[in-house]
Amino acid sequence: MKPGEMFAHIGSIVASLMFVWAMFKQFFPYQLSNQIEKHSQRLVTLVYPYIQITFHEFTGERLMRSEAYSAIENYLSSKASTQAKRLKADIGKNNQSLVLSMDDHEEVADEFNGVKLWWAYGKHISKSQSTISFHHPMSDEKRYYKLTFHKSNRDLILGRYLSHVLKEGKAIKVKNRQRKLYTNSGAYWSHVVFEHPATFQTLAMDPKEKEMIIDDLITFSKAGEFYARIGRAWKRGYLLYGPPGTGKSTMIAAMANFLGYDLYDLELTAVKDNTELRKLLIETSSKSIIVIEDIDCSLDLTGQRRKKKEEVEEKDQRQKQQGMQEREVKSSQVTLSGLLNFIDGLWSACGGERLIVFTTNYVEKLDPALVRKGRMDKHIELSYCGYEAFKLLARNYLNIESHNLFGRICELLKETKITPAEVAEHLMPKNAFRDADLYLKSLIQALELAKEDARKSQHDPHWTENDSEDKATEKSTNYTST
Ligand SMILES: Nc1ncnc2c1ncn2[C@@H]1O[C@H](COP(=O)(O)OP(=O)(O)OP(=O)(O)O)[C@@H](O)[C@H]1O
Repeated sequence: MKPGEMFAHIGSIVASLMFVWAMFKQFFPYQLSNQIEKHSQRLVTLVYPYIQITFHEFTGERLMRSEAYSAIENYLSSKASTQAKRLKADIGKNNQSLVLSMDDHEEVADEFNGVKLWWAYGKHISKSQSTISFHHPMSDEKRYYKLTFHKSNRDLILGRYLSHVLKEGKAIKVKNRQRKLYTNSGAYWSHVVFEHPATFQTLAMDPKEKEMIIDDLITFSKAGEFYARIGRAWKRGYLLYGPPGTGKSTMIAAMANFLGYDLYDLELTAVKDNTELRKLLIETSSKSIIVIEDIDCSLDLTGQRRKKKEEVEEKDQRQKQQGMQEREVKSSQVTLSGLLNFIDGLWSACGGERLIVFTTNYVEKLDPALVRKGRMDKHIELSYCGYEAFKLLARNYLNIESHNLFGRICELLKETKITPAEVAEHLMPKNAFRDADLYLKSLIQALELAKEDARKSQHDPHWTENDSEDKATEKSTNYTST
C-alpha cells in the first residue's frame, strides 16, 4: 500500500471512531467527556500526524475553474509521466505535444527542501443530478487533487512549497499555451496562431552578440520581483536596426519563441490617432512583444521632425484632386509624443511583462527622442553576413560543417557586403540534389559580382548615391501603399 493510501485508510478509521464517539458522548459526564476528547485529539495526532489539503477543480458559487487546480495539474504533469503507472494523455494547446496527467486515484510523490509529500488525484461522483455547471460538461464529476504532508512541515508546505507549485505550474501553462500573432486593423486586434519556426539556433549573426541578447532576455524574463522592488513597469524596449534582409523580423520571431510570448504586430499607419493607439496598447496582454516595424516609415518621426500641417494638407489635397477617396488619403494622426507618452508613462500602469521592439533600416534618420538610451533599453544592429553567420546558414541549409570552398567565401565576405537573406537565397535547395558544391559556387559568384559592383561604385560615387536613394524611396513607397 502506498503511503498516501495507507494514511487515507487510517484517516477513515479515525473518522469512524470520531463518529461513534459523537453518538456516545452524551452518556458521559461533561468533565469526563472533555478529558476523553482532549486525550483522543492527542492520540489522533499521534496516530495520524499528517495534514491533507484538497484542491477542487471548480470553486465559488459560479463554479469557476480554480486557478490553483490548473496550476497543480500542470506542475504534476512531468512528475506523473515519470512516476504514475496509469496516465491520461491529451494533445496540448500548442497542438504539438502530448500532455500527460495522472489517471483517477493515482498518486505521485514530490520532494521539497528534503521534505517528502504526496499528491493524489481523485474524483467524487455527485449523487444529485440537479447540479448544473455551465462550465463543465461532466457536471456531476468533481475532480480534485489532494496533498498529504507531515504536520511538522506545515509552515514550509503552506508557505514556500505551495507558492513554488503555483509559480511553476503557471510557468508551464504559459509555455504550453497556443501562442498568438495579433495584427491590428484600425483600432481592433485580430489574431492567428503564431507558429513561426525561427529560433536563435537558426538565426545567423555574430555568436557573441547573440549570446548577449539571449542573456538579456533571460534576465528580463526573470526580473519580475526586481522591477516590483524598484517600482518600475516590467518592460523593456529594443531597437533593431540594419539593412533590409539582415534578419530583424526573424530575430523578433526567435525572441517570441524563446520567451514563449505572444506577438502584437502594430501597424501604425492604420491607427487613426493617439486615442486609438492608447486603446490598442492597453489591450495587449502580459508576456507579449509589441512590434512596430519600419518605424521610420510608419510615422513621420525622422530627423526633420513632423511635416508641417500645411504640407500634409497640401499633399492630401493633391491626392484628392487625383481622384482618390478621402478615406484613403487621410494621414494617421499618431504623433511621436503620443507614442513616447505611452512608452514612458501609461504603460507603467499595465502590469505584466512586455517587450516593445522597433525596427528600422535607417537608424540615423530617427528622431533622437525616440532612440535615446533609457527609452529604448537595447540597441541591436543586425548587419551584413559575416563568416560565422555564413557557417551557421551553411549548417542549417546544406547540413555541412566545413567545405574546401569555405576559405574563399570567408575572404569574399570580408570584402563584400551581402545580407544573410541573400546568402540564404543562394543556399536554398533548388532541386532534389543537395550538392553543396553547386550552391557554394553560386554564392561565390554572387559575392564576386557584388565585389565588382562595389569597386565600380567607388570610382563613381554619384552612382551609389542615386542608387541608395532610389532604394530608400522604393522601400518607403512600398510600406505606405500596403
Ligand atoms: N540573420 C539571419 N539568419 C537567418 N536567416 C535570415 C537572417 N536574415 C535574413 N534571413 C532570411 O531572410 C529572410 C528575410 O529576413 P527578415 O525579414 O528577417 O529581414 P529583415 O531585416 O526584417 O528585413 P526588412 O527590413 O526588409 O523587414 C528571412 O525569411 C530569413 O529566412
